[in-house]
Amino acid sequence: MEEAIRLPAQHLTPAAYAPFGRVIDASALTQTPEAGISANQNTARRLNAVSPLTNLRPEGKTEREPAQPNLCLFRCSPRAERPFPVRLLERHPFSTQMFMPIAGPSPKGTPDYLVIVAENGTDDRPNLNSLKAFVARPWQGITYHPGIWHHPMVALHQTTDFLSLVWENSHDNEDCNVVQLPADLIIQVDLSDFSR
Ligand SMILES: NC(=O)N[C@@H](O)C(=O)O
Repeated sequence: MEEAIRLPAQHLTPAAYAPFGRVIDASALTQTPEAGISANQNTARRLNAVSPLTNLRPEGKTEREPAQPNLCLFRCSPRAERPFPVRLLERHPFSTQMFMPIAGPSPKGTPDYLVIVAENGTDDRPNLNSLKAFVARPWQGITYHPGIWHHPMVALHQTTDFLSLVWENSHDNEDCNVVQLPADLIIQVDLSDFSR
């Protein structure tokens, strides 16, 4: 039996997550109420361009139809495995992908969720030395930079709804690449520092 590699989960912060994408978080307005610009007849503050929404496809240079922004909803079932096993990673080579939790019907409120990411390696596969696991709070959204490897979204405690935005043209090898990790490579995300 191969020795499991323990990957400690950490809190999601813009600085720690910067190599992988952006954190979308309005709480900056709590610390700096005058941030952004006035909106809605001065009844709101507006933060523009909180994350790029990038499509890197060489539009018009391939026979493929252009990609379109796909605004979609994910209803993620909770994943109970603890520690959480990382068995595959995926990427969207030409597009950012955004996930933003939306308030669900649960009286317990929207829970934390788990974001597992890795940079691309020189072999065009996940660089597992860069693998990180972040626990995101329900008021935080994220984007993945184009090409950043990530685990499919992980709801931790209860069914969680997410709004997602990604540029797609329905060609799988353009929209999404998936890599199964070797069966004898056991990577487990340690969530013991994060209770419900
Ligand atoms: N990223 C993620 O959680 N999943 C999507 O890429 C998908 O369409 O499966």
